[in-house]
Amino acid sequence: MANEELPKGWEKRLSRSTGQHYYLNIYTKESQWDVPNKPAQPCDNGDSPEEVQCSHILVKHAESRRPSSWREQNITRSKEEALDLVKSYREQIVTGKTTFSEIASKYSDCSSAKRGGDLGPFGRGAMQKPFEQAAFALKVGELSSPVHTDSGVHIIERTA
Ligand SMILES: Cn1nc(-c2ccccc2)cc1C(=O)N[C@H](Cc1nc2ccccc2[nH]1)C(=O)O
Repeated sequence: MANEELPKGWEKRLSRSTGQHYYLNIYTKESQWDVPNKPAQPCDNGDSPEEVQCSHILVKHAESRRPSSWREQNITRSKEEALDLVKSYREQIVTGKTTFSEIASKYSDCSSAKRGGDLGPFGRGAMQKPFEQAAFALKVGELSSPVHTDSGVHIIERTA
């Protein structure tokens, strides 16, 4: 995808360590492996927010679109093992044993882990559909059940 087709500020770069292309926002210095999508058109119905802000914890598995992360070069756990991990993290959070941000920072396989899992605000069309549908169905402060996307298994917390 040429740079001119990317949302403002995003550039396609080549990772010297992995030889894979990644995307860098030259303004926010955010980087990600997935192609950043153009912001969604504002939704025209009153019963859904135009944007939500969410944090998430992602546990990747061997069938993930990119079974590698800042935590683990080659992720081999099964989808079932990833789901069990996500369920255990959710249980620790809802029982107050730990915080969402603590778990995300330590264990999330998404590069947003460095921000406690915070993805920032996003509109419809920005994220993979199962993630978007779960995120937009949450009330502020609510925690999702496990959500499966091509990236792996997520727990999502809506923060705004
Ligand atoms: C969508 N996104 N935003 C960030 C991000 C946001 C803010 C600060 C740093 C990174 C990283 C990503 C991303 O695609 N990360 C991927 C994993 C991933 N896949 C996702 C699918 C849906 C939502 C979040 C997701 N994160 C990766 O690191 O392999």
